[in-house]
Amino acid sequence: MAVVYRSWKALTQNAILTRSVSNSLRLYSQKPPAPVVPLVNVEVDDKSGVAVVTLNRPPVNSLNTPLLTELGAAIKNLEDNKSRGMILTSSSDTVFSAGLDILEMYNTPKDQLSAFWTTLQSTWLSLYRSSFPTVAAINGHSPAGGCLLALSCEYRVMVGPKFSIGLNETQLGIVAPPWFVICMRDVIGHRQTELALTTGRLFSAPEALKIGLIDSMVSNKAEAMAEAQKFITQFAKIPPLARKLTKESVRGEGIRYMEDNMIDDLQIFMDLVTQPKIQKGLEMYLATLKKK
Ligand SMILES: CC/C=C\CC/C=C/CC(=O)SCCNC(=O)CCNC(=O)[C@H](O)C(C)(C)COP(=O)(O)OP(=O)(O)OC[C@H]1O[C@@H](n2cnc3c(N)ncnc32)[C@H](O)[C@@H]1OP(=O)(O)O
Repeated sequence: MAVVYRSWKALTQNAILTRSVSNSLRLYSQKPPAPVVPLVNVEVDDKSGVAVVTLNRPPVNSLNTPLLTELGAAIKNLEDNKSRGMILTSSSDTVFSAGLDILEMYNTPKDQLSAFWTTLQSTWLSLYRSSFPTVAAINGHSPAGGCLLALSCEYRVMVGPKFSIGLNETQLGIVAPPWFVICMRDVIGHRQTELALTTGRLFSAPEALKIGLIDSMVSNKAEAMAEAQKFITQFAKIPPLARKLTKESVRGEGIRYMEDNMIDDLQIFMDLVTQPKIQKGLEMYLATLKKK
């Protein structure tokens, strides 16, 4: 019995050894697993209580469902912790955000497409109506959805002069939904919004400053962060509840639009984006981006 036991033990140990050697060899020949890197970094300054939320999805911070989900969770967390303010910026030196990830809209199964849009809707609403002050420190190009994020903050400081910003949807053959329009109109007015949206114009930072699409232009990210901090500091002595209710009142149209129209807005998006003509347009646009 002891012999049988020893042989069985030897056999199993051998098998374990062989397995572990072959596993090691297999592991050795495989790439090590990629470390899980957050798509959104949040750092809260101990002294000021201000959070710096950094978009971190190289190369261009295009907004896909996981990134939007992380951003939404970060905003909720700041809300739950009664944050003093948030600065939204990017880990890239040249791109704030390239807008919505076109790959999420091109050739995508309907359930994924729907999850993508509803995540965008809810993350946008949490940013737009956040109780704490928000600043976009735009340290790179900021087209389309990138511009929407910036417009949803209360103040925009942009590194210039070489980066661009705007809602360029019509240039892609797609249509900026009403809540994109409200965001832009509330910042630059009806006339400039009509001109900007119908042409799908991207503005250089100096042009954006001229029409009020950004509040300030600086020459580097450090200056942008300092100015963003300064903007938030001015609220230190304003009672937070009065501030929050006032912001909700000023932004009431956009908030109500989203709350009342979430399902219709999703349906319109799905109907539009799944049209073969729009899909072809997105395919061609992706090809031009890749050919660059
Ligand atoms: C009713 C409602 C219906 C519809 C509403 C839908 C609303 C949509 C709003 C949107 O946000 S649509 C997205 C619009 N975005 C753009 O037009 C920006 C496109 N990107 C650029 O112009 C440039 O990439 C940049 C100026 C942001 C940065 O330029 P650069 O630094 O030279 O990078 P590359 O162009 O070389 O790009 C690197 C890499 O990333 C890919 N990429 C860029 N943008 C996107 C994107 N938005 N989605 C997916 N992928 C994108 C690009 O193809 C390159 O890929 P490689 O594989 O070649 O590395």
